[in-house]
Amino acid sequence: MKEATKMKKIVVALGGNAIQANDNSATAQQKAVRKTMKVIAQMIENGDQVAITHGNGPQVGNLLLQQHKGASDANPAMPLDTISAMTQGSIGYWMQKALDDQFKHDNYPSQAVALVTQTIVDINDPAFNNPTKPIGPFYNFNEMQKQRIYHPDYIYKQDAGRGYRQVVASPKPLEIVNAPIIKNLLNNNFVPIAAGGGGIPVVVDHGHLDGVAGVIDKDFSAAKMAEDINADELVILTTVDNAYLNYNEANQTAIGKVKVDQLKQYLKDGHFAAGSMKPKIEAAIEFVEKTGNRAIITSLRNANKLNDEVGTIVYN
Ligand SMILES: Nc1ncnc2c1ncn2[C@@H]1O[C@H](COP(=O)(O)OP(=O)(O)O)[C@@H](O)[C@H]1O
Ligand SMILES: NC(=O)OP(=O)(O)O
Repeated sequence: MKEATKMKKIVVALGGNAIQANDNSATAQQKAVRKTMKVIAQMIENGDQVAITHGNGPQVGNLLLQQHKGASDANPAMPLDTISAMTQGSIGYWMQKALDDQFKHDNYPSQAVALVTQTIVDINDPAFNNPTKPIGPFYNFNEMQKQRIYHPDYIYKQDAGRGYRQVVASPKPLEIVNAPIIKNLLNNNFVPIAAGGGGIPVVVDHGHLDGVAGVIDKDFSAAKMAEDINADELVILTTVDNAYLNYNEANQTAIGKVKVDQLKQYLKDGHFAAGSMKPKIEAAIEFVEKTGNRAIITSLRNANKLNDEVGTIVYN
């Protein structure tokens, strides 16, 4: 590894595709995670200090469904905040194990640490009255109607033209409770895996933290975490190489290096779909405006060749 003085401090936000596999078995998901962690290990070997955060949309929704299957009065289903913690545990475990294997293989100590992370939200956030965060499986219209019979209290919405999904409240992250620990871990050359699924949403009630039902967007929490730990760069890794203007149209154009003010205009002009690219753009803008550092949105396959020409690079 390179000397600490040359290191860049990076927060890497991993999207669902970094974990999602053809099926939802632990084996298949771990296989996907192993592939992703190879890429992250390479970033670390290249000399960067990396803090990892990740999505949990598919997993938190799937686990919620599983909870209800076998629930009874004696063995009740867990509430959403606890399910969120459970997904941080399972995904964090898979990532930690995959990084450990990778580093053992390469003769480095991994020192990956998955941290159960809480994120403070505002109980008066209007998001609690307007669920928008898609979780769990995709359904076609008929499947969705069938689900309504079993779960009359669930709300379903179209997810960016890809099918129907259950949606839950997605309040904005105000503070990553465990940010000082994440910073400390990183400064001591550990690899924190933190604020998974955006962090467990909690509110402050008479000096105590209380879990609330919701799923925070991991892109917003990634920006907050990057800001809190003084990261030099926020790297959002997803399925596409760039954010695009006129996405999926004949005149689709990749956005390369872009000034934050220009990107804000593109956002205003409606180039980015809500629930997918839009939160990434908003998170990148927030991080760049607050810190003056740059944010990059690109694909996982580009992660090991980041330079001034790769991905959508947002700067002040
Ligand atoms: N303007 C755009 N440029 C690029 N991708 C876009 C745009 N608008 C919507 N998308 C969609 O956003 C997706 C990435 O968001 P999402 O699926 O939520 O990612 P992740 O699960 O990796 O966080 C892309 O696969 C693409 O289909
Ligand atoms: N919590 C969250 O944003 O998860 P996804 O990225 O999987 O939607």
